[in-house]
Amino acid sequence: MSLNSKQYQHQLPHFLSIAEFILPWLTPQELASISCTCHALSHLSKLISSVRSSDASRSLESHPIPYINNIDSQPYFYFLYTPICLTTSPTLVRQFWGHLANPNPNYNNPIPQSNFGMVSDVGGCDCSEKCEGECPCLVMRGAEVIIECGMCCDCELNCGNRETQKGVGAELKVVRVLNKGWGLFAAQFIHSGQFVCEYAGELLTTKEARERQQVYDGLAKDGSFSSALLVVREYLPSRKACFRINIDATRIGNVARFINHSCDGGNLSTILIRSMGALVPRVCFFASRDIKADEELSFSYGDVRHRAERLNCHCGSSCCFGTLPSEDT
Ligand SMILES: C[S@@+](CC[C@H](N)C(=O)[O-])C[C@H]1O[C@@H](n2cnc3c(N)ncnc32)[C@H](O)[C@@H]1O
Repeated sequence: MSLNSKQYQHQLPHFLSIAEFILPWLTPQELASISCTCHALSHLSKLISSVRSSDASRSLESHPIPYINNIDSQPYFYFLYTPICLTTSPTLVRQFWGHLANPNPNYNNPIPQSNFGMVSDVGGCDCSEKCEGECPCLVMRGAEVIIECGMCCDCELNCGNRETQKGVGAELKVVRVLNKGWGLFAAQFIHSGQFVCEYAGELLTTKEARERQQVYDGLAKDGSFSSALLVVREYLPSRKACFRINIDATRIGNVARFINHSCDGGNLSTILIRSMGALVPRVCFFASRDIKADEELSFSYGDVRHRAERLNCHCGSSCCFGTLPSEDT
């Protein structure tokens, strides 16, 4: 059946209203193939692509995070969005993204709170709304370990000791960069010390991380695939690593997955934040200096360059090593 034929024209509005609800569930490849079937679906697919490119966060953050591409024709990068870390979730295989009539339904909605790695109802404060003075969570905050109020505290999300739990902390944009794929940029001035974003994705065991890294290394050989598997180690005062956090934002993650490497350390510091009662710390990025609007955000992926097959680095810093850090995870 061709929907372009006159016989079916009277059914077109009904058909399109159904398509409007189905197409936002499709991947870019599926959208591209469906758009070849008739003019109406081609037009609808283009509109969906343009809504998608207007906000990488699918309205799950407090501000839209647009894609900007002046380099090639890719309008957006397709991945599933989560503002918080998840344990591996095989059920999350699709996400509704790009509906025309409902562009920003979630702005200003509270970010869901992760309960991953919660130990039983220990610790926590019983401050009524905001924490002040003698609040035990504030008292425990030190320079080395940052502790925020958590799920076992009675205070609410507007408590000042939950700075990193309200989603992305600055206006950002995802920009196509020559030789680096996509990169995350400031869309406003960001003060030194300001919280920028958490690195959200799938929390993996070390065994899972190693297995995935092998798969990703195979896929990356032709140069068209880039993974976003971050390994962060927490060290004892003796400098022995005592805790390892593996977060994979390759398929499911937030906008932090677009942050590129810089050999000079970049403009972001990586800080582990513990929430009261949580076993696993969260990996958060803060501005390590004032960042101007339109500046690319970056951090150092590490100093280790173990693997023989290394990707070229295009960070542009004066101390660029020439290749990206790579370790045998
Ligand atoms: C976490 S992703 C960052 C986002 C990525 N640029 C993208 O388009 O999805 C890491 C990948 O980005 C690319 N990348 C990051 N920093 C780079 C740099 N300084 N030079 C070249 N490529 C870089 C590499 O392909 C790397 O494997």
